[in-house]
Amino acid sequence: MVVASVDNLADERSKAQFDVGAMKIVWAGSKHVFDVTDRMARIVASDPEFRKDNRTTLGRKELFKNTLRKMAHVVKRANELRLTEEEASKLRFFVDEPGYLDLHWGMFVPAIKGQGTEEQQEKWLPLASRMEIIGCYAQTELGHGSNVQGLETTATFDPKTDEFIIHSPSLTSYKWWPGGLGKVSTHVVVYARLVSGGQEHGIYGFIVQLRSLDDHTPLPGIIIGDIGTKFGSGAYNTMDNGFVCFNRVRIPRNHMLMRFCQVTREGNVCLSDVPKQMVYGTMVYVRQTIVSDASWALSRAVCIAVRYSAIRRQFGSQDRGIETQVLDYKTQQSRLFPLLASAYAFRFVGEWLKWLYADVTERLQANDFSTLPEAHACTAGLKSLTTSVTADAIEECRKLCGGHGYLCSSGLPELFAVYVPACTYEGDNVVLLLQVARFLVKTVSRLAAGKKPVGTTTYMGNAEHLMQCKSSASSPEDWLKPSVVLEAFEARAFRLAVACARDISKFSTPEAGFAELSIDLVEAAIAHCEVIVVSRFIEKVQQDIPGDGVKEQLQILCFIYALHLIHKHSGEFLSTGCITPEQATLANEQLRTLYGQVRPNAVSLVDAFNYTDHYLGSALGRYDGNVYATLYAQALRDPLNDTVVPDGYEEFIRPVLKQTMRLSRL
Ligand SMILES: CCCCCCCCCC/C=C\C/C=C/C(=O)SCCNC(=O)CCNC(=O)[C@H](O)C(C)(C)COP(=O)(O)OP(=O)(O)OC[C@H]1O[C@@H](n2cnc3c(N)ncnc32)[C@H](O)[C@@H]1OP(=O)(O)O
Ligand SMILES: Cc1cc2nc3c(=O)[nH]c(=O)nc-3n(C[C@H](O)[C@H](O)[C@H](O)COP(=O)(O)OP(=O)(O)OC[C@H]3O[C@@H](n4cnc5c(N)ncnc54)[C@H](O)[C@@H]3O)c2cc1C
Repeated sequence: MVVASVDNLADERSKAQFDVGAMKIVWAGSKHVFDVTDRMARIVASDPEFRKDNRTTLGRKELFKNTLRKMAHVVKRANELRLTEEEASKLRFFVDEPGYLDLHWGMFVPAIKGQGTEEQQEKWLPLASRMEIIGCYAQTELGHGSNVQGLETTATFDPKTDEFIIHSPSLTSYKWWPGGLGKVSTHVVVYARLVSGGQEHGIYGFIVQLRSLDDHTPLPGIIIGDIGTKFGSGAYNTMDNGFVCFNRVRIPRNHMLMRFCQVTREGNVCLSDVPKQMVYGTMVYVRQTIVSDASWALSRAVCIAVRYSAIRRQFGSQDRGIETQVLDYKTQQSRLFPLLASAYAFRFVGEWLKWLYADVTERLQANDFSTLPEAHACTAGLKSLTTSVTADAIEECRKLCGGHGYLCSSGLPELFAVYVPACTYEGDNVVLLLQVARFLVKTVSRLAAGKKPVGTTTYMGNAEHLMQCKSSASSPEDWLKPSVVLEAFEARAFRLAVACARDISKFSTPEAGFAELSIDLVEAAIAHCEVIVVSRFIEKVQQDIPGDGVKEQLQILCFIYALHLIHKHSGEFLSTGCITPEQATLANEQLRTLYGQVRPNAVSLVDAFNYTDHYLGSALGRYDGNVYATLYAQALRDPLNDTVVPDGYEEFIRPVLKQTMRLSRL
């Protein structure tokens, strides 16, 4: 059945004022990445083994087995098609189902690459890449996650046998949460307190075999299982997040990842000449990948909400004629278009962060550790900012789709449930923002000592100006000047950071001040992270961008992104004196104009994400716009509709009806 709604999207597409094909390349990052991504997405979409529309109706056991089947199929297809690492990782991505492969490739392998010696890499990486072993990453414990220094698991060196004894001394020391651990992994990188010669030497990673490679049973001394069902139907329940208790499990000495710290045969602990934080390297790597992933999740939700808002009509007609597309309501636009702009903003900052990470890695390899604090602050801050915004945005997109957004067939409830733990894993978002704040306060105090700030804090070098400047915006159009926008963001961030540093110094100790002012510090950290995102977006739109109208659309989105933040944080922009109430009003006026400019292009701007219907997994977000027929078809497929008269009628409905009839006769 083709309904009128389908035409809506064709109409919308005909209004586009830019080259959608060229925008697809900009979104992907390059023609090469576009081609690979497009091919992998289509392979997944066309393979019935990767069907996912029944996920929310399956029980946990069935769901998990289903994921195991898909993961095995991924591995099989990757081998059959001789996929490169890049292609295989895209293939896994489009399968769109959290599973042990994410942790194997996303954390176990990177941990060995980052923290293993060359010899250790030569031993373990081929086994892992051929998947002769399956690995995961176990850092968090029942009692401690954020506080890594508080981990209790011990790795005690026994010089008699040349082994480490891995031990969980208490219930709170059980490893708890690692994905892939509960039921699948054969090996794990465990983080534990290194003890040698009766002394503690800090937290390090150790490779431990968990299960027999013959029959998958846990090895002696290991108690292991799944931690239980998680939030939402389907969602992250495809993953076997697990617990493990080690009862004096012995591993060979060379199973300690020894790139940054070696334990000799005699038990001497030799630290290499590198900062101890290098042990946290896997987290930095993964945080960086999470920023890129945020733009995918956000753009997916926005794609669904934009297409559906073009289809959905409510009110506005006289005598039952055609109603208004909800996308035409300014309130809908003011909720949706900043999210569309944020998706593009996060995509570009994610690409930049990837570059930064590669640059820092190269420097670290050359024993230059100077950029490590900035890399930590950027990855921690941007991970926190982008995941918090994305989680909230998915929920906002659900509401933007009205009642139908609440149906699992909209794809949004499951997307939210899968995505929201990103605010917690790889570092709780508030804890990470406090790390950024620590970095900022240090930068401000170094500034006072005459040190020049570098990297993303370079703007703070313009201290005198940033403390005094008053915005020159005197018309709505002035808010389209990159220099005006940037100055406001930089001044707000700098003034907030300086105020925190100044107020901390009034306390008896910096620690006391930091603890007491942590609410302000978190706000200063967010302001700094927003400077990074806004300035990267501005930089992007100032480059040469091929394709008719592409640059113009990105400019519109860039200013929507910046001006909606000025509106959102107007309290901070005003209280720090960076802008006046009149200038805030002008910014809002400009924002409204920009919404009008993006409106005819909205559907094409989400088409540029190039998502398949399989990946979107949404009746509301379908490319062809055939929303209502799909909703109906999916409702009919619900297990509850297998029979017309429900199971339970005889036992529970009929007796009630009978009882009611009896009562009414009385
Ligand atoms: C291509 C495919 C990719 C696929 C990707 C797949 C991803 C799969 C995703 C799957 C989903 C979920 C997996 C989830 C996994 C996990 O969650 S693993 C567990 C993660 N755990 C955490 O993140 C814990 C968070 N806590 C911490 O990081 C630290 O404990 C914390 C930073 C909060 C504090 O550390 P302390 O040692 O106590 O440090 P502190 O005293 O505050 O600071 C000392 C000093 O060190 C600096 N620092 C801290 N961290 C780092 C770092 N990572 N790098 C560099 N420097 C760091 C800190 O700033 C201080 O510096 P200063 O100069 O003394 O101020
Ligand atoms: C889906 C999922 C997958 C995961 N996968 C893995 C995995 O594969 N491997 C692994 O090792 N771990 C994994 N984890 C664990 C994850 O890394 C931790 O949950 C995370 O680091 C947060 O730690 P926590 O749970 O101890 O939170 P807590 O630190 O207990 O946080 C609780 C609250 O306290 C606040 N808080 C804590 N410290 C401070 C502070 N200093 N100042 C202010 N507020 C503070 C937090 O903001 C939060 O509101 C996973 C978690 C989830 C949800």
